[in-house]
Order: sequence, then C-alpha cells, then structure tokens
Amino acid sequence: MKAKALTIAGSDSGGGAGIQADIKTFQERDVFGMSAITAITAQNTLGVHGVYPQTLEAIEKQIDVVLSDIGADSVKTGMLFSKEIIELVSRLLKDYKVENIVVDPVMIAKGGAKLLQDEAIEALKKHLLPQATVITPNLPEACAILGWSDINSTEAMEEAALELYKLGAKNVVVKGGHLNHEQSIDILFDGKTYSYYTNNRINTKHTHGTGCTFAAAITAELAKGNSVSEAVSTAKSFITSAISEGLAIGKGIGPTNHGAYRKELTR
Ligand SMILES: Nc1ncnc2c1ncn2[C@@H]1O[C@H](COP(=O)(O)OP(=O)(O)OP(=O)(O)O)[C@@H](O)[C@H]1O
Ligand SMILES: Cc1ncc(CO)c(N)n1
Repeated sequence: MKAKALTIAGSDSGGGAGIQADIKTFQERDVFGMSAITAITAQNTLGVHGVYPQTLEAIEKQIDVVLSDIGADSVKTGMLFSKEIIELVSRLLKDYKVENIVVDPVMIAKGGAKLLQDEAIEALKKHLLPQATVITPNLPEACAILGWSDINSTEAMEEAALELYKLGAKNVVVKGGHLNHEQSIDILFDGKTYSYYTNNRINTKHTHGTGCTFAAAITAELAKGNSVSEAVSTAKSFITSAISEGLAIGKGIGPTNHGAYRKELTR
C-alpha cells in the first residue's frame, strides 16, 4: 500500500516553503501527501507580505477528517503560529495515536517575519516536543527553545542536541545551515550517538524553503517504514540536490528545486 503523510503547516503562496514544499517533497518521495493548513501566508521570493491564521475550528476539522478516514503513516508539523494551535495539534496527535511525528519548530521566515508568536515557544516545549519522533531545529530555533544566545560550533550543536533531547523528543536533528562553515553539517542525536550528515556548502542565494523540504523528506521516509537515520540520510541527499539546482525565479530568494534529486537518481 502507498505510504501516506500529513503536513500540518502554513501555506506559502510562493510555492517554495510550507505546505507546498511539503506536498512536493512527499510526491517526489513516492508518498501520498495530505495537508491541514494552520495559516495562509501571502509570500513570494521577497518575503512574507501577510499572515492569516486559520480558526481553531478549521484546523481541527481538517486534521479530524483526514486522520479519521484516510490515516497517516507519519505527520509533519511546520508553522503553527500560536499557543492555541500548538495545544490543539498536540491533543489531536495524541487522540489519533500518530506514531511518526516530525516537528519542524518553524519560528521566523528568512526575511525576518514571525511565523510563531513568542509566547508560543513554551507551549511547543511543553506539549509538542515531548511527542516528537524527530525534531529539526535550525540554530536560531535551537537557541530560542533553550534560551541560549548563540550556537557557533559543532561542539555547541552537540550540546544543544543533548539539551533538546532532554525535553522529550526521541531524536534531535540540529541543522547547521546557519553555521559559518565551508561544509553544511547536520547532527542527529538519538539519546546515545551523535551522527554527522555533512555536505559541501553550496554557494547560492536560492535557499527559500530548505528547512521545510528537509523535514518533509524525513517525514516521507519515515512514512515508508525507514529508520530515523536512513530518513535523515536520504533527506540530506534530497535537500542538497534541491539546493544545488535552486531556482532563480522572482526578484529575491528563490526556492529549492524539489525535482532535482529524482533527476539525479535517474541520470
Ligand atoms: N548553502 C547550503 N548548502 C548546502 N546545504 C545547505 C545550505 N544551506 C542549508 N543547507 C542544508 O539544508 C537543510 C536545512 O537547513 P537550514 O539550517 O538552512 O534550515 P532552516 O534555516 O530551517 O531553513 P528555512 O530558512 O527554510 O527555515 C540542512 O540539511 C542544511 O544543512
Ligand atoms: C508557510 C511557511 N512555513 C515555513 C517557512 C520557513 O521557511 C516559511 N517561509 N513559510
């Protein structure tokens, strides 16, 4: 049977991040994609021009009807915007006993727009992180969750992974996209071992949606029954290809190319 994945996230009208990145990635990884939209953003390559959160009723209904009928082998959360949405999503994921949960703790878009209210960070820590199979913070998100001012080395990334693990997630991937290093290093901690996933940093400005795409690829691989380390490894290859063929569309930061990894595999 075809594996199925649900993304609970914000819509990016520009098509590079959020729900759109997730569905494109699920499709590329041969997983049936479904969505529950938490907020609509009016967004393009120049940034976020408007944020329109959906009602709790609309969000609950989308999740309810999809999980009660079709079901999902894995669920990804992205932009959740408020404490109330986080509490709702956490409750529903418990009610439906979802097994594979990937929490991408989205907070700020590349241009600086807030995708999560400050007061929602506590709810994320209290409710959602302890339920997660995998969490995928970038460095500023790891700092915000831990109350740290800076993470600027792989040693500090390992320490952050350990502290985040203590908050209850079964696996932590600290993404090093923001580290000033010639390589792009992500570290997975499963409570015992630190595993490094490293590729050369690609010199491009077209990186809109990298975080969403990476976490969506992990979600897709988990849906198909792969282990967390296999999922992270495939996701790293997927995002590296997608960035290496980033799309110079629009006037600002273009999106990654979700189809690049498939092309590479068939080359
Ligand atoms: N220039 C780059 N070259 C190669 N890999 C990169 C580059 N930038 C980011 N990555 C990789 O992309 C993935 C996403 O990492 P990043 O830290 O950029 O996420 P993010 O900040 O959450 O993304 P977003 O800004 O979309 O929210 C990671 O695997 C990271 O290592
Ligand atoms: C809707 C949405 N989710 C996540 C991100 C983070 O890249 C974004 N820019 N937009």
